[in-house]
Amino acid sequence: MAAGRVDVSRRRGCDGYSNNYFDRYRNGAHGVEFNRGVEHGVVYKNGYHISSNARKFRIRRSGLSCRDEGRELGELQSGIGLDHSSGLEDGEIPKSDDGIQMPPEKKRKSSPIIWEIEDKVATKNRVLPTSPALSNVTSPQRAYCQGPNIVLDAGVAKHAFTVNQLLGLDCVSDKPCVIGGLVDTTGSEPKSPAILFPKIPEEKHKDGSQEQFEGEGEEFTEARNISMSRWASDSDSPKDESLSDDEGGPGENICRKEPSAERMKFHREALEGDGLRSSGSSERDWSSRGDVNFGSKLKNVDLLDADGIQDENGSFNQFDHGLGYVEESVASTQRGVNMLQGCRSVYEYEKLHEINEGTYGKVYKAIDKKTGKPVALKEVKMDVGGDRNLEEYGFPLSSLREINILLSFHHLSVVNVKEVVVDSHDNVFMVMEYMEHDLKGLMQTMKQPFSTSEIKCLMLQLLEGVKYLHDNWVLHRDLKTSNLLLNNQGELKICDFGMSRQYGSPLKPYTSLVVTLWYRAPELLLGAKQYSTAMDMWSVGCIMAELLAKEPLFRGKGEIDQLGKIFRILGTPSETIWPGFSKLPGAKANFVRQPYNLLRNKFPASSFTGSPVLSDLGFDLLNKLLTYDPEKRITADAALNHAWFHEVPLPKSKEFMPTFPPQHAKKR
Ligand SMILES: Nc1ncnc2c1ncn2[C@@H]1O[C@H](COP(=O)(O)OP(=O)(O)OP(=O)(O)O)[C@@H](O)[C@H]1O
Repeated sequence: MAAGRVDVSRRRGCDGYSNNYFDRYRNGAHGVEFNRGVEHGVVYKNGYHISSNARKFRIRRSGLSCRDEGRELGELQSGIGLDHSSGLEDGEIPKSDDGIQMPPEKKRKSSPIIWEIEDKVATKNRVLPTSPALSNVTSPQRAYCQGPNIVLDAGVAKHAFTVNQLLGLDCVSDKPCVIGGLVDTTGSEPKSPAILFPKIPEEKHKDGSQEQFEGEGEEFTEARNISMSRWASDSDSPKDESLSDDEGGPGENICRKEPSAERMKFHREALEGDGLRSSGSSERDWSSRGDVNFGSKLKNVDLLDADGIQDENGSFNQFDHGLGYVEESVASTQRGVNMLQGCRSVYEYEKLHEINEGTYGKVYKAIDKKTGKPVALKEVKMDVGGDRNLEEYGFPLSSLREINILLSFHHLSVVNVKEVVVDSHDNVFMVMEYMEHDLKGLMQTMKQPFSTSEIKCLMLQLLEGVKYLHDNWVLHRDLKTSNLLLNNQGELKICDFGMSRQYGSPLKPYTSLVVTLWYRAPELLLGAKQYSTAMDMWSVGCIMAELLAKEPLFRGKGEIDQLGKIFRILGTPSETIWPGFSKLPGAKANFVRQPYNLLRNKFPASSFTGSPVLSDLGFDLLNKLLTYDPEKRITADAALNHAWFHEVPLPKSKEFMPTFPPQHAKKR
């Protein structure tokens, strides 16, 4: 057992999630045999049968006994009964010594993400309404931020919502559905709640520079569907179909689940409680908004759209654009209403100690007094320097956006937020499931790097989470090892959604000041304003390299230095390997000229010097993640299907992942 590893626990089998991956790919503890080209179910221990249609491998028991001592048997079994050399038959193994980039897996036509997702939408009958006419909306209520309040706008009707109301929480429920936006308060049948976000006309940075966005004015842009996980059991429920374009729904559903009648009643009562029942505006054409001044006094809000800005170390520390359609005269009348009312108290939890402090707040370990279970409390930092959103509107929008996304996303690779609570000073806390470690802290204390099969297990979970986000039109935009949490069940979860945003088709210009420097994709470093899911995949590549080497791959001190570090290892890009490169704003600079990709030197197939070793297939995946051209960079979906995960050593099952000593209070 490696030093520092306290226990290699033998946990029970999978928990419903990713029987798929871990059982399909595993098991290092059992003999395996691959038969290429054969689609079969997978039979593994206990006779559990797992369908494996998507995989062209057959894994069968060889009768070897299960031992989890040492790293993993999969590694020791290298070569036993395996025909994985045929992994080369796809002809995918690139040659690295005569060029900068490896051949792309498949050239995509154009924006890969948009096309792929639209395909999925088509094949999965997922509903993505195309700009439903706003006038079809019956008595819409628009939620927006105003001072400490979140109010609805239905013409003259205004109502202050609590955070939990806005988030669709009834304070004790852990199944939020409605996040905010349009709520039909008059129809006899509850209509799907939806969100509409105004387009952000401009984006300002700390240095005062502004980025102009396409499309200005008060035109609304619809948030894309944040649906339930595609693995959710109700993913193809008939209810989804009720949200089709034809129905001319008021927007798009934030969750795949329909809101419950009670929840709609809750919202309705919230409105009626103030005698605001849509104020006779049931037939109102939402787009006209006649009696509300949406003129120059209004500011845009977009919980999911607001971009942050970053300090020189690559950490985000501010959010910089507006908050929402706010009518200032109305704001003044609403200030007395506390949007935090209705939140449970933080005193339901007993704080134990501080776990960590990020840019946006301290994170504590606490115990739920009722259940005795540990939770993590992330305190929303209200004094993030110069946060204009906070100064003007009373709540950091980065935090509201993070809460918003985390409450609506349900996936085992995404950290679960249970509720929002407040203390007697109105400090706000997110209550999250407690995770024992983050990968950055863990790797700093581990004596040995993760083994190959452990890295495969972690990478599969990471890719599952990233795929889920991308399938749901969300870019994380700050993937890094400190934002990947690991618990003692071997589960990896993505956290810190303060920088994430929804994206749509067509792509809009976004700020390039996203993603912590070391994990930032070259297109962003070179100033691209249009980017998409590929930016997260670059970060995933950096994370994979870091898991292998136990240290970050590119540790630049500034943007130019970061590019230099990347070019020195991957070679200087050119128009040949990255069409469009020379047109990027930063491409004119005089960069180091490195004609070759030297990545293989860092991750050789075998090593006597202690360098992290990586098989040809593993290197192929890493290289595809660290591909310059975002159009050619591998997607999360394709990465999940990469042959490396089928090669021995197979991914370790979560339940066989090692556990580690607890990390106590620490500061970054
Ligand atoms: N659910 C959790 N369980 C245990 N620890 C957590 C949890 N969430 C966060 N942490 C710890 O707190 C740290 C900071 O959390 P998080 O990244 O969400 O905060 P942040 O202020 O957004 O940080 P950043 O500076 O990266 O933006 C994490 O790196 C992790 O160590």
